[in-house]
Amino acid sequence: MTQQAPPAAPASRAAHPVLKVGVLGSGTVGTQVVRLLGEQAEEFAARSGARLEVTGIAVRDLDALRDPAVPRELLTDDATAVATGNDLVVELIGGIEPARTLILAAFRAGASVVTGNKALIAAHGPELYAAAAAAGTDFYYEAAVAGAIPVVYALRESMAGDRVTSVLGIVNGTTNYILDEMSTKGLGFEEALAAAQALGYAEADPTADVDGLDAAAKCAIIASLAFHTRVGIDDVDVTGIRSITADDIREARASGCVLKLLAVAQRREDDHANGVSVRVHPALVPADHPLAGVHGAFNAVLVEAESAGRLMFYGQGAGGAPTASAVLSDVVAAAFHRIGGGQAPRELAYADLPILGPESALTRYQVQLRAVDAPGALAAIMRAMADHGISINSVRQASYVSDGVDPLVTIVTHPAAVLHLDRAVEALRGMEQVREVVSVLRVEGE
Ligand SMILES: NC(=O)c1ccc[n+]([C@@H]2O[C@H](COP(=O)([O-])OP(=O)(O)OC[C@H]3O[C@@H](n4cnc5c(N)ncnc54)[C@H](O)[C@@H]3O)[C@@H](O)[C@H]2O)c1
Ligand SMILES: N[C@@H](CCO)C(=O)O
Ligand code: NA
Repeated sequence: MTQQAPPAAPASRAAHPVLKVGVLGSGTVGTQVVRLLGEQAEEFAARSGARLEVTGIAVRDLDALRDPAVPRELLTDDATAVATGNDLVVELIGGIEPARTLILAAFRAGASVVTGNKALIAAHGPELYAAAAAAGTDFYYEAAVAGAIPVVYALRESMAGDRVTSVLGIVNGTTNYILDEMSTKGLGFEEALAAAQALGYAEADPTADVDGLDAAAKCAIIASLAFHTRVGIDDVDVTGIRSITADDIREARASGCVLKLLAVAQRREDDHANGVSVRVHPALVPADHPLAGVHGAFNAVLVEAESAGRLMFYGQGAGGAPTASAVLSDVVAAAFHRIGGGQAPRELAYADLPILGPESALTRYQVQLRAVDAPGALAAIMRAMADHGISINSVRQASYVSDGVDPLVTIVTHPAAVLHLDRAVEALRGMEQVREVVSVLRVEGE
């Protein structure tokens, strides 16, 4: 009978080589990254093959009040030293500068870099990828899109065997939270925004969330990965949620829909267009659509691919700990490569597809207007839409029409080009049968 060797004892602390980790920024996310690296040091060593030793945390204000999980003795205001003196550099400052300069310095110093900075990637992604390639190190950014949801990994690696045709996502937690609070609790816009800020979902300057720029940056990153084409933030047609009113939300419900801020990235290959369409805007989504049930600060990303069909990714898109989870997955991957070899995927932009202008987008629209309560008014309105090439899907007149009150008419179109729709709406505004065009919203999701 042969004797089996006893199982190997767990690797001891000393068995793991040390990798030095520098953290740039100790705000909502940076604090959680440092806390988790400290609390779960043994597990990170076992998973990555290295002891991840935080050697410095660059902050702007050394005296600011901080979470006790952030060791004071590691704080420094010399961000360049942190960027250039470590094996792994985690950038969680946000914004373009000094983050860009620090990351480039980190690559030049031979470090691998992990960031959650979607604004920077959507503006300077190719430069950062090139710097990583020149250094022969890793560039990871899972936290930059949809926080904890592994959507960067999914698009970059899991979908490498397929052709993605479209990605539709709720990728900004703050605006989803605001719209959801307005819809379910009847909160005002400002009240809901303040709550989102207090919970750590909002960017340092929440206009980036509210005006759709945060979602646009994520949309550009998604489209670059999905379609192997360089897409920057300036390519994305953006409308935020500032002009959304409580009436819009109420009326959305009356139409059997919910109002969401959507990021849309589509591969168009049809009679009208060939290229990539990228846009962020509020849209009505049918109540039974998978994205309609995404509440609070949650995010969801719906990927359509030729062979896989539809895939749905859902989870926490913002907040300190959920975002730290994504950052740390990248830290583990980068550490693993430094110890055992291998590298993160490099930029893949071989398809180099044309970026389509906003005029080529084809979507359904909901137009709400107050019509004059007179015979033939609706017929004239329908004729005007038809004259501008807009095909109507449905028309609804509010059931609460009473004498002397101009009826609210809701028209849903078939897919139309924005140029045709704009011209039709302009014509409606000039008609004597139309008192007021109340709102024009896109409708997305079948
Ligand atoms: N908060 C989230 O839910 C979330 C989710 C996903 C991605 N992100 C991204 O993560 C990054 C960090 O976000 P956050 O929410 O933690 O931001 P934050 O504003 O809470 O933290 C940033 C910190 O960086 C510090 N800082 C600014 N300039 C600095 C400098 N020159 N040197 C050192 N420190 C400096 C600030 O004082 C602040 O403490 C951003 O790129 C953001 O887009 C955040
Ligand atoms: N401010 C962003 C954080 C995640 O990028 C949001 O609300 O989704
Ligand atoms: Na993510």
